[in-house]
Amino acid sequence: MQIIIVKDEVEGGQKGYQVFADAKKNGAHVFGLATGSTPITTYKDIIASDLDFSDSISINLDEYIGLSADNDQSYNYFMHKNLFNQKPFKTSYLPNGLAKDIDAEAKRYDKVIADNPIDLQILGLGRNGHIGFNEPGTSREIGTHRVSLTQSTIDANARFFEHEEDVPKEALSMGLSSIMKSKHILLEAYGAEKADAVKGMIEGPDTPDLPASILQNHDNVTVILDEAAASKLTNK
Ligand SMILES: O=P(O)(O)OC[C@H]1O[C@](O)(CO)[C@@H](O)[C@@H]1O
Repeated sequence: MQIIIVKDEVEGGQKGYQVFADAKKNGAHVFGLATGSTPITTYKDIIASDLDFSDSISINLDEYIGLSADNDQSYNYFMHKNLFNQKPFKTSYLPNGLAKDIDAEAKRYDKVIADNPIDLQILGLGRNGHIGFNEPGTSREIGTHRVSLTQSTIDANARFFEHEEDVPKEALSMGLSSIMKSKHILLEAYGAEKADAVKGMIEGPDTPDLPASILQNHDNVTVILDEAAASKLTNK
């Protein structure tokens, strides 16, 4: 893992943008995208740049089950607001959280990922070490799947909703095996509440109890941390 420690998420966003720009220059065509607060500064810098994704493909990690694309808490809405409206891609794929048959939707999404191998995947990190919505204990072998969100994730995401009871309890997430097939992975984490997960991901045992620790087995991972998120690392 290449670990870059920055002052704050503004500087982290600039570094993250640079990873996208370099990937694009080197021919990357399929970009795996994430939601949540973490990638927003990188997306802002992409929007402010002259990078052009009109010939590129994007594939998002996850979506809440039960929210429509026009619900302002859906990840589809998030992506349009924070990136796609300003930087359209040729084709953008997201799981459909309103699909009647969730298992069929998961299969459809796995085919999308198989047909479009991801060149660069950006990830945030859950406080419990989740990546995508792969919560602790998730099998490393399964593909796109239905997830029951843990209380830790529901609590963390409640800040985006008016009432905690509005936070969806289920999501559809790309599997860890698909994330691991990405050619290059960029993970960003900011804030002291991520420090334990960051330490486990980098210095802890490689275990399904901390899903992000699987990244220790990937040979092209760039990690961008602010000082607070890096504060528990022994080797800095
Ligand atoms: O970036 P945040 O808001 O801290 O959330 C952490 C991660 O968990 C998710 O919400 C679930 O995939 C991601 O979108 C995000 O990167």
